[in-house]
Amino acid sequence: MSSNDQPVNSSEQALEYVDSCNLPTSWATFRMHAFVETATGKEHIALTLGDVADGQPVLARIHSECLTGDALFSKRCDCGPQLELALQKISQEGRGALLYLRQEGRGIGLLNKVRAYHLQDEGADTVEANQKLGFAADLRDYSLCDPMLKHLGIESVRLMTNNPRKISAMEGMNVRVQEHVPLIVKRNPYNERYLSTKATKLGHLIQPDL
Ligand SMILES: Nc1nc2c(ncn2[C@@H]2O[C@H](COP(=O)(O)OP(=O)(O)OP(=O)(O)O)[C@@H](O)[C@H]2O)c(=O)[nH]1
Ligand SMILES: [Zn+2]
Repeated sequence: MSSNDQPVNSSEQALEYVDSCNLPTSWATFRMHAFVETATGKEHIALTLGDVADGQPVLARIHSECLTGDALFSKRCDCGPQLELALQKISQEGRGALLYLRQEGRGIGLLNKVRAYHLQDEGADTVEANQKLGFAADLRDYSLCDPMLKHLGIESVRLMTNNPRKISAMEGMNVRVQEHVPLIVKRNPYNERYLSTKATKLGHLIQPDL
């Protein structure tokens, strides 16, 4: 057990580290670290591979929960393939980290995401659907990444993302984004509009239509 595997308990902390274990996958056996958000009780996970606390930049993915894409094979988005590709890339390097944040549906939650998908079935795009439900396009808060990365001993990252908002959110933290690594996966007919809307309305660094 490394010093970072020691449970931390402080009511002043926004995030409490709970425990770690091994997580064997098809690509590598990761170390899985569990955290709980003090204010909300939300549970978050980090996967690490290799020595991420050696001060060198860490290949990292900050992934927001998408039950439909990550676990239920939905083709409406690119989340599942991105999650898989990120874990593959980390495994290829033999070193890296993935933070799995429980911010389903860009922060609106699973039930509201189903409502948003219903509106999208009727013609709204992903941003319009959120707005019709009374939400901003993206409600996510990345501030928890800071204590998670600190706990893991990660000082700088090579961040795998196409989302400039994620990059700028990270820049406000103690962790340095040393490099932005694009994470482009194959499109399909069902996520074409979703990805084009990300590019045109949310500023994602992907082609509007390929
Ligand atoms: N509200 C809403 N959320 C969605 C929709 N499709 C996917 N999501 C959510 O969008 C989030 C995608 O998060 P990430 O995988 O971190 O990706 P990203 O912010 O798009 O940026 P990348 O790092 O480039 O992948 C997840 O929380 C999904 O649940 C949608 O149509 N509406
Ligand atoms: Zn998704």
